[in-house]
Amino acid sequence: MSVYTTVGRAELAAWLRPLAAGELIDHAGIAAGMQNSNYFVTTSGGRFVLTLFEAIDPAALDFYLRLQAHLADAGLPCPRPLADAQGRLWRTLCGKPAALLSCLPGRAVELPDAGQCRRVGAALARLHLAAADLAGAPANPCGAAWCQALGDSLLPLLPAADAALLADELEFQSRQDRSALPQGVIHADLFRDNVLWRDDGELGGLLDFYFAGVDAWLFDLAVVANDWCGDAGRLAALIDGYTGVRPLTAAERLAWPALRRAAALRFWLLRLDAKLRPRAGEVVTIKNPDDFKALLLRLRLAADALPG
Ligand SMILES: Nc1ncnc2c1ncn2[C@@H]1O[C@H](COP(=O)(O)OP(=O)(O)O)[C@@H](O)[C@H]1O
Ligand SMILES: N[C@@H](CCOP(=O)(O)O)C(=O)O
Repeated sequence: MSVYTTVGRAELAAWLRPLAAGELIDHAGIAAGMQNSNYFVTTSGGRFVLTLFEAIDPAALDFYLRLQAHLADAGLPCPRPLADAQGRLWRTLCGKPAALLSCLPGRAVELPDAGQCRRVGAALARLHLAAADLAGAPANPCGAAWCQALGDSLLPLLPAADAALLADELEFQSRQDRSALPQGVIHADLFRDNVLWRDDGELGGLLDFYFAGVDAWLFDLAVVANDWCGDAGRLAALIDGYTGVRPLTAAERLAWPALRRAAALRFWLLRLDAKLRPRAGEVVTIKNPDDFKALLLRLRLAADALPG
C-alpha cells in the first residue's frame, strides 16, 4: 500500500453523502500502489475505490478525472469518477483532494502470457486514439525535462558507478528529441499491476491515470514493453496488438531503442527517488530501483529492434 492519509469512518460517511453513493458499510486501505492513498469503500449502493491524492496539482487532477470519464464513455474499461450534484469530481477529505471511482473487476497478473500482452497492446492503442479528442491535456508531468532535473538532483546521492551510469544516460537522452513523433495523451504507467483481468480472460480494468499527459505515444508503448515483456515472444505480441489498432511510423521504428532506454530511466529515477527520499505514511510501498537499472544496462548494451 501506500496509505499516507488515514481516513476515519465518520469523516468518510459525511464526505460520501453528496455523491448519493449509498450509506457507508466499511472501508479498508488497499495494499498496493506507491503514489496515492487508496481505500476500497463498500456502501449500500455498491463497491468503490476512494483515492486521496497526495502530491497532485488540483488543476491536473481535474484533467485526470475527466480523462477517465472520457475513456469510460469511449468503451475502455477505466474507472468512472462519481460526481456530486454540482458536477464536481473531487472534493477535499482529510485535507487532501479525494475522489470516489467505480471499482472494476478482476486481478492483476504477474506473469502475463503472449495473449495478454497482445490484448494490452491493443488496449493501449485504443486508449491513445480515444484520448486524442480530449481538450486541455497537460504535458507528461514526468517527461524528458523531469528526468533531467530529477536525475541531476539524485547524482550526488548515488554510489560512484551508479552516478556514472546515470550521468551518461542523461547525456544520451539530452541528445534525443521525441517532439516530432506522433503525440497525444499517454497513460505513462500501464504496468502489470495497473491492469485487471477478469476470470473469463477479458480485460477488466485499466487503472491509475495519475501520471498521464501529452507525450510521444511510442514512449507509452516502451513503458509497457519494459514492464510486461520479459522475452521476445511477448514483445512481438505486444507490438502486434498495438499496431493492429495504430500502425507505427518509420520515425517511431527508428526511435524505439532510445525510447525504451528513456522509459527504463524514468522508472529507475522514480524508484530511486522514493527509496532515497521516502515520504512518511501509515504504510508505504517502496519498489526496487535495481530492476530498472538492470534493464537500462541491458538496453544500453543491446538495442532491441522493434519486432514486426
Ligand atoms: N477503480 C479500481 N478498481 C479496482 N481496483 C482498484 C481501482 N483503483 C485502484 N485499485 C486497486 O488499488 C491498487 C492501487 O491503485 P493505484 O491507482 O495503482 O495506486 P497509486 O496511485 O498509489 O499508484 C491497484 O493496484 C488496484 O489493486
Ligand atoms: N508503476 C511504477 C510507478 C509507481 O507504481 P504504482 O504502484 O504507483 O503504479 C513502478 O512500478 O515503479
